[in-house]
Amino acid sequence: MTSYARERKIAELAVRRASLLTDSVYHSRVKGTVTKEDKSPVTIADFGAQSVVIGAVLHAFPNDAVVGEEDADVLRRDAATRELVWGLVNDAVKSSPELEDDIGTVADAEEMMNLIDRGNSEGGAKGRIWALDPIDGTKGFLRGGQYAVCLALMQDGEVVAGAMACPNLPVDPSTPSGERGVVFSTVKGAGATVKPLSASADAEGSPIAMNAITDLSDASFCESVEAGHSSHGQQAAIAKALGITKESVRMDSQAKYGSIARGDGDVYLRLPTSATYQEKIWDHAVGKLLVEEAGGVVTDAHGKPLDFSKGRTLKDNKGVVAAAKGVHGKVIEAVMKELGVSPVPSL
Ligand SMILES: Nc1ncnc2c1ncn2[C@@H]1O[C@H](COP(=O)(O)OS(=O)(=O)O)[C@@H](OP(=O)(O)O)[C@H]1O
Ligand SMILES: [Mg+2]
Ligand SMILES: [Mg+2]
Ligand SMILES: [Mg+2]
Repeated sequence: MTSYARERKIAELAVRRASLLTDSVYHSRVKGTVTKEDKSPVTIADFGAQSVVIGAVLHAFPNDAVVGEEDADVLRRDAATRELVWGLVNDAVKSSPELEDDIGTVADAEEMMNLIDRGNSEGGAKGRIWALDPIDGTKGFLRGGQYAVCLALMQDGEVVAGAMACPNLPVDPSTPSGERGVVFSTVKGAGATVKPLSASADAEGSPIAMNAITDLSDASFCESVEAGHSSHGQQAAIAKALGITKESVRMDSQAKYGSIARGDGDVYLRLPTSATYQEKIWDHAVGKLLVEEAGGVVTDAHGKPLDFSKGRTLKDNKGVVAAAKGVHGKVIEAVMKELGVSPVPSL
């Protein structure tokens, strides 16, 4: 039985290096935004981060596969965008030469694009497969809200380790105007930790835990900013049915999982807005393990475990409900009532 300690370390180094790249784009004027076929945005920072993270993973584990959100098609067609991204990747790699033994370098723009395209695994139930979202919450990134660089390892279809960098999340949740930028990491069965992005690469993280609540009247819940990504109306009705009185915290990206995992909130509701949308594995893999390892339960809106073994999407699941162990059952009951479905037999 492997401890996945090296995987955790490499994942942390990779998302940390990538988040320095995304943060530099966030603070610069040029975001290089392109609209994808599904009308969602992708920026030069998404491409750069995907290249840096896959480069790191394959340097350390050359035989592993990666399911990454982006591909390099746009960069192969558009030399100006390619050069912008290559400038970012080159800077990111050059600024941390001390990490070369662990997570390697990227030689040139061609290698950069090839690395991005190595995120083309179909996923599945066999072997070691990493799920990567180079920027989760691209809309949040563009509007100056929350976003996250998310990386998780799956072994035979099950999430076993991962790391997530959240450059805009406060280090101390009680001082939102203070220092920002944290990195979470986790291994199945070994807990979850957080540390400031400003800490040295080998600094130990502090263990995190969800609030162990059993009563929802004092709970707070978080949800997506975009009404198109989860149903704000149904989520408000569920909160009311549960006696939750605090206003919801709207936040982009898997920072939602990170915040409840460290006790800033208690429940994450993501009720589907469309019958056909399939959630992507990279939008949930590391967040789900962080919450579970911090004492929470994560299922879909019907109470079914999220099944990461089905390919690039969670095609057998609808929506997400994450909450502390003591209240997850009650939340699911309220969700099912709101959705008008009967409970699955395993509940
Ligand atoms: N229709 C629909 N339903 C559910 N989810 C969708 C939908 N469309 C897109 N997405 C994915 O949502 C990811 C961002 O989720 P968030 O919860 O952060 O949403 S938001 O940023 O507040 O809008 C976002 O991830 P990124 O593309 O990495 O930003 C998308 O993969
Ligand atoms: Mg996207
Ligand atoms: Mg995403
Ligand atoms: Mg993304």
